[in-house]
Amino acid sequence: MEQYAAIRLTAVAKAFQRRGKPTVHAVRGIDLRINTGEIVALLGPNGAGKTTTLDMILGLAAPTSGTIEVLGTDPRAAVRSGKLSALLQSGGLLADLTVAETATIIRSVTPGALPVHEALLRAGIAEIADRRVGLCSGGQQQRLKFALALLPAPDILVLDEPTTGMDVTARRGFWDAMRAEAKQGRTILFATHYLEEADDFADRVVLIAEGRVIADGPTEQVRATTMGRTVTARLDPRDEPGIRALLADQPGVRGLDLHGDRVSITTTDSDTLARLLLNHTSATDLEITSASLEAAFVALTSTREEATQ
Ligand SMILES: Nc1ncnc2c1ncn2[C@@H]1O[C@H](COP(=O)(O)OP(=O)(O)OP(=O)(O)O)[C@@H](O)[C@H]1O
Repeated sequence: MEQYAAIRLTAVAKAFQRRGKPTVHAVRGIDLRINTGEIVALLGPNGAGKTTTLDMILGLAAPTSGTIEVLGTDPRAAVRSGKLSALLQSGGLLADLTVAETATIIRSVTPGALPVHEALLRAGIAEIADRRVGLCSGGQQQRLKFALALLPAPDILVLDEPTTGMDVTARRGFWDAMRAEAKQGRTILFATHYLEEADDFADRVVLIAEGRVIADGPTEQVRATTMGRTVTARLDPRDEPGIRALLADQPGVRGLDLHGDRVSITTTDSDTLARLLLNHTSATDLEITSASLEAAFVALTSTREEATQ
């Protein structure tokens, strides 16, 4: 028998009906299977549908159509049993309580919870256990939310933009703590705006825009197949018009930028482009690099915007 997925979405859609206003189609048919132990980044621009998707996975909102299963059951049952837990963007902490008091209260309503000290330790905030929440930095408050999410010792952690408000050092520390959780075999699904986080931390990236999945695969593969490679070369700037003409009808070439005497061209077929540049132009000193996820993301979303204009 096929092992059930950690998270499975089948043709999930969510529309928000608002009286007197146009319906918002936040999610327009997402199919997604996340297996146990995967670390998946949900990437997308503002309004893409990330939070709505995560809310449905957590049972906080019901899909308009389609189905969601978490560990083979209903999302709310998975949350109730402590197998699925979340660190959400919204949801306040009480400023007057200390870090430890906050965790103690949540622990008291969490069956089978970890000891408070262990959760704080794992979230990297044991040393500020006695600090009042109101005096904690934004990053420390996020870590406290992370500690609360760890209390039920969940199999699956869902995180909506967990490092919002953290500086680079705090972010790095947060992901180190998360890596330790992933090593325990937990499934982790997180939404982020920080593309380098997806690049550094996720095994798999699901890009969503306008409520649809536009790319899904291993981080490396999404980067390669969506954007291909960037070829840069030294060039006499006077040759630019000739090169533009030469590349105008080359399939796979997506963009050309000239900075000083270096041209930078993105393409899905770097071998053909390199051959063309070396054999038919004054280009020298070629470099071929895999495009960053950031570039892939911008290219994908801008292509869609152009197509819909
Ligand atoms: N309760 C609601 N009523 C009406 N529209 C909503 C509601 N919640 C979300 N939306 C709309 O649904 C779309 C998707 O929103 P969502 O918050 O899921 O996007 P997101 O990808 O998480 O964005 P961000 O990165 O800005 O958090 C947006 O157009 C948003 O305005």
